[in-house]
Amino acid sequence: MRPKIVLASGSPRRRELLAGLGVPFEVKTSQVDETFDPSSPPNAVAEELAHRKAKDVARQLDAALVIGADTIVVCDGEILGKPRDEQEAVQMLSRLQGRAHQVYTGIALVEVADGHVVRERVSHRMTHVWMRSLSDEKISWYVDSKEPLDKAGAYGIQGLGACLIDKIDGCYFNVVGLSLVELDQMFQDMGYSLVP
Ligand SMILES: Cc1cn([C@H]2C[C@H](O)[C@@H](COP(=O)(O)OP(=O)(O)OP(=O)(O)O)O2)c(=O)[nH]c1=O
Repeated sequence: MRPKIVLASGSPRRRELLAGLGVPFEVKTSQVDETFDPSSPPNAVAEELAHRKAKDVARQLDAALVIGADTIVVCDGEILGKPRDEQEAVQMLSRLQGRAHQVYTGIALVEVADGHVVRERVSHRMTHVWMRSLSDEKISWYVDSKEPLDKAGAYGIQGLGACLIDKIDGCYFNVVGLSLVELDQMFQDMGYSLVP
């Protein structure tokens, strides 16, 4: 039987995505240091941060399958996390506009039984995203909406930010913060079913 699912995330997007599948789950937000070595490859950074979040929540539980995730935006090999303030959001969007970048989301599954970690899996997906050319006015309008502030790369493809994105190549949900097809595959690899 599948253990109870715990989503180790404070991200409302991830909760909505999982809830949209009809999966029963609990939420427990992790409190981890999200600093990383900027010289590490982006896939390794996204996986490592996802793993840290899942482990942090798993160690507080007796029995569960804990899901951690982390999303980063990569432009010319440089990792962009969430902007610190509006000024940094403007800088990020000025850099991303009119060209392609990559979005990586790492996913970690940590299974706990009798208070011990019994199995762990980490994986990631990458999606290419093309942002349209943006005038300074358009960037100011978007930053004024406050939407960029809690999002990697200072945009959300699922909200007003949809007006900024020309096209993508890869999983859409990976950009929003959790690739459901990757998660389903990881559950399957562990011998579990994600969807009820
Ligand atoms: C690129 C992009 C990112 N994002 C969001 C997803 C994540 O919530 C956020 C990246 O920050 P994360 O550190 O991955 O996640 P979080 O801090 O929001 O939540 P937690 O660590 O508790 O799991 O950016 C979007 O919502 N839409 C997008 O198009």
